[in-house]
Amino acid sequence: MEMLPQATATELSGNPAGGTLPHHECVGPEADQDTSLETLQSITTEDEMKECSTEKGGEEAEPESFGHSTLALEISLNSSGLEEAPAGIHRKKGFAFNCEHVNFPLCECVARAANPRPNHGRLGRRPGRRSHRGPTLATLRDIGLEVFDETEESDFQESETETENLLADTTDAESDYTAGLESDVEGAVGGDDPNQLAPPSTTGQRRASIVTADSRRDDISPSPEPIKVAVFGTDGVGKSALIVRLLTGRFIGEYDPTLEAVMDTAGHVEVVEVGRERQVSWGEGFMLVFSLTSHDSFTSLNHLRRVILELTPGSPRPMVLVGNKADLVHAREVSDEEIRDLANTWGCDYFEVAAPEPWQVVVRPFAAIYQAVLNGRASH
Ligand SMILES: Nc1nc2c(ncn2[C@@H]2O[C@H](COP(=O)(O)OP(=O)(O)OP(=O)(O)O)[C@@H](O)[C@H]2O)c(=O)[nH]1
Repeated sequence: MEMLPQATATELSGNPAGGTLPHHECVGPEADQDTSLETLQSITTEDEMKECSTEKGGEEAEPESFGHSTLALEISLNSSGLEEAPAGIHRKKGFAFNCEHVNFPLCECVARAANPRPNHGRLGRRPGRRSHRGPTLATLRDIGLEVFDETEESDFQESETETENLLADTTDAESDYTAGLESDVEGAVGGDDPNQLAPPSTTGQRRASIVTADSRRDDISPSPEPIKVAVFGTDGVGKSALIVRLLTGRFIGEYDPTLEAVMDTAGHVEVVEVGRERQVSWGEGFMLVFSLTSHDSFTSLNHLRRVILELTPGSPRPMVLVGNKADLVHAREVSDEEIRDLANTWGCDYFEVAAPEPWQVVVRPFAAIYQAVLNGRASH
C-alpha cells in the first residue's frame, strides 16, 4: 500500500479548517476474516432488518428509497452500531437519509457563483439578524469545483421566497459561538459583497452541475450522476451536525436536537432506517467521522473500517477520515500524531472540521469524497 507523505503536526493542528493528506484511496490491510457479517447482522435491529427485507423484497437489490436518479450526491448516515464500541458509546439505530436535494448545496453555490446577484446568497436573512454566508467562487475553486449554470432567474426568485418562508419558521435560538463564526466568515469573505455565495438553500429546483476543475464545458452533463456517500462514526461525533450544515447551512446545537427535526422542517428529506450492512454495500464512498474530543470515537473507527473492507471485498472504495469538533480545543483527546499515523496507515485524506465552522470548511470532506468517487468511476 502506498504510504502518505508525513504531515507535520502543524499541518494537522494548525489548520482546523481542513488539514488534508494528499491521498484518496483508503485501502488498508485485509480485514480479519473473523470479523464476519454476523457482526453486522447482530448490530442491526429487528426493525431495520424488517424494513430492509420489505423494501428489498428479500433481495440485495438497491431499495427504491435510494433510487433518485437526479442526485449528485446521496448520503447515508449511520450511528455507531460498532460491535467493539467502547463502553460509554451507546449504539443506536442507523439512519439513512435519502436526500433528494443533497446535491443542492454544491449545485446552488455553483449556480450562484456563475450568476451572482445582490441579495441572493443569503440564507436566514431576517431583520436585525446576521445572514449566513457561503463560499466565494474562489473558495469553490479551492475545493476543486467549477461552474456550470443552467439556472433560470425564476428559479432563484422562487427559491429565495421559499427559503425565507422556511427560515421564518425556524428557531430564533442560535449559539453565540455560531453567530461569532458567521460574523467571522462575513469578514473573511467580503461582507456585503454581492459576489458572495450562499450556503445551501433547502428548496428549489436546480439545473446546475458540479464538475471537476479540469473538465471542459463541452463535456459537462447538466445531470451529474449521483454518488452515494455513507457517513459513519460513533454516537455524538457530529455526523448529523455536519450533514445538516452541508444541507442547510445551519448548525444544529442543543436547541435543535435531532437531524430528523431539521430535515422535517426542510421538508424534502425522507428518513429511512436501514441496517449497516446495507449502508456499506450501498455506499460508493465513506466518510469516517470521529470527534476530536473523544478518543474512543477515534479508536472505534478501526473496527468500522475493517467491517467496511470485509463487506466490499475486491472493490475498495474511497474513504476520508474526518475529525470533528475542532472548535472544542480544550476538550481535545486525540493528538495530531495519532491522527497522522492512522491516516498514513489507511492512506486516506484527513479533514479536521467543526460543524459550526463556515460552510465552505464543512463542505470540504464531502467534496473530497465526491471527487474521489468520481475519479474511481473514471478509472474503471
Ligand atoms: N461544539 C461542537 N459541537 C458539535 C459539533 N458537531 C456536533 N456537535 C454537537 O454534538 C452533539 C452531537 O452531534 P450529532 O450531530 O447529533 O452527532 P451524531 O454523530 O449524529 O450522533 P448520533 O445521532 O448519536 O449518531 C450535538 O449536541 C451537536 O450540537 C462541533 O463540531 N462542535
